[in-house]
Amino acid sequence: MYEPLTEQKAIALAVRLGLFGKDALLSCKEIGDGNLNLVFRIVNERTNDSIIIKQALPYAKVVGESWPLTLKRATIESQALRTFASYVPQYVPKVYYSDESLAITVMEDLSHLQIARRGFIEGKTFPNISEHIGEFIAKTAFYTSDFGMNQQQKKKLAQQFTNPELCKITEDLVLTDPFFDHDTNNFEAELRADVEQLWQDDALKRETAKLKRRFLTKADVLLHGDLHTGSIFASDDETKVIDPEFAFYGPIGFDLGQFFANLLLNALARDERDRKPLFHHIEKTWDVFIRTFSELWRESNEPYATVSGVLHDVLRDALTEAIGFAGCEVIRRTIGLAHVADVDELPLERRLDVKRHALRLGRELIVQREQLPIHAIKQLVQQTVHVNS
Ligand SMILES: Nc1ncnc2c1ncn2[C@@H]1O[C@H](COP(=O)(O)OP(=O)(O)O)[C@@H](O)[C@H]1O
Ligand SMILES: CSC[C@H]1O[C@H](OP(=O)(O)O)[C@H](O)[C@@H]1O
Repeated sequence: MYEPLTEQKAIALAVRLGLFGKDALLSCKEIGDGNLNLVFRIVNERTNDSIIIKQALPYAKVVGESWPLTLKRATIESQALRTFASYVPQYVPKVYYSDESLAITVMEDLSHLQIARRGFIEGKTFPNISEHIGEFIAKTAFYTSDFGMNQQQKKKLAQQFTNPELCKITEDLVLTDPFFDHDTNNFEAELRADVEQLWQDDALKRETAKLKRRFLTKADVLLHGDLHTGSIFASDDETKVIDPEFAFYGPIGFDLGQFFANLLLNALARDERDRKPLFHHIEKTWDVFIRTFSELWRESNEPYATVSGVLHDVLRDALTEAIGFAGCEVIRRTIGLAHVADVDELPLERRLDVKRHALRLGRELIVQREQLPIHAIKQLVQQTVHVNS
């Protein structure tokens, strides 16, 4: 039966499940720094072997028991990791065990890598992250789409990944609340005039409504659903995607957009001269995505896949959505409930500047999404940062 683990109980569980040898000397630390779950790292002090036990709480950790949240998210997460592993095992942690009633996933310990957000804040460049994430998104998207999978099986998979509670969090916190005077919003008093201007911007809200509708209705591909740089472990050579508890069938450009947005937030928080690696990653991710997706397209059994222009239309949609959802993510991380350390750790005056830049950039990404080629994003950053100078 479900009960929240403590460090001692996590060790007892690891022993009960026989996850270590008989004479193991186990230590455990709760290392979760995310918004929602507990994460225990258990180490055999004799051999240095280690595992991670991630457990969902029946509420959102960041808010507390007043925000109940389904335990089913743990099952979605372990199933998504296993599904992704069937296409791109090199980019996800191995799942050793999962238990629906305990809401746990036991997985590979990735502590030899660094969470990409923290690395980018420290100025690291992670030279291969865009190659890897571009391939991760292209392969998982293609193979779970109607172009890469039996269309009847796809419907069953989409059913398995129906994730209403977690989708609702995104619908509210990413796609709605920041655009209205909602009590989940959280921003500095000095930004009130800028934020009120955004709330009164009906042209922006009309475009955001279109994006929200896509998110609500377009069951296109299996998405990670929360692919920010805090959900990616990286080193110079390796990249691993974690935390797919928001996985669901949604619009093809959504994961790309979340990733782009979090690279952009890091870029905005840096001095201008240091932004180049982030723009490079955005463009490279897109290049790898279209190259990989287009190669896989040749395998498609869908009769329309051979019709000239159809691939172009799918990729065009992906880019438009990616840019639009990136704009939503940039805005919500600036004034919504859940922020990013890249910006929040800046001193106040600099933070306010960066947040004003982020609000302008987010807006332009949303309203201009249908006209922007990928390489125009860096110019847009430049324009939105220098709007008054
Ligand atoms: N497989 C893993 N190996 C090592 N550390 C991990 C692993 N999974 C999670 N963590 C640690 O736990 C933290 C929170 O994990 P995450 O899955 O993002 O939780 P949440 O769902 O609460 O956001 C990560 O930032 C990382 O430090
Ligand atoms: C109350 S959930 C807020 C926010 O947290 C999730 O991120 P993570 O679990 O990676 O910390 C997700 O982005 C939600 O929008």
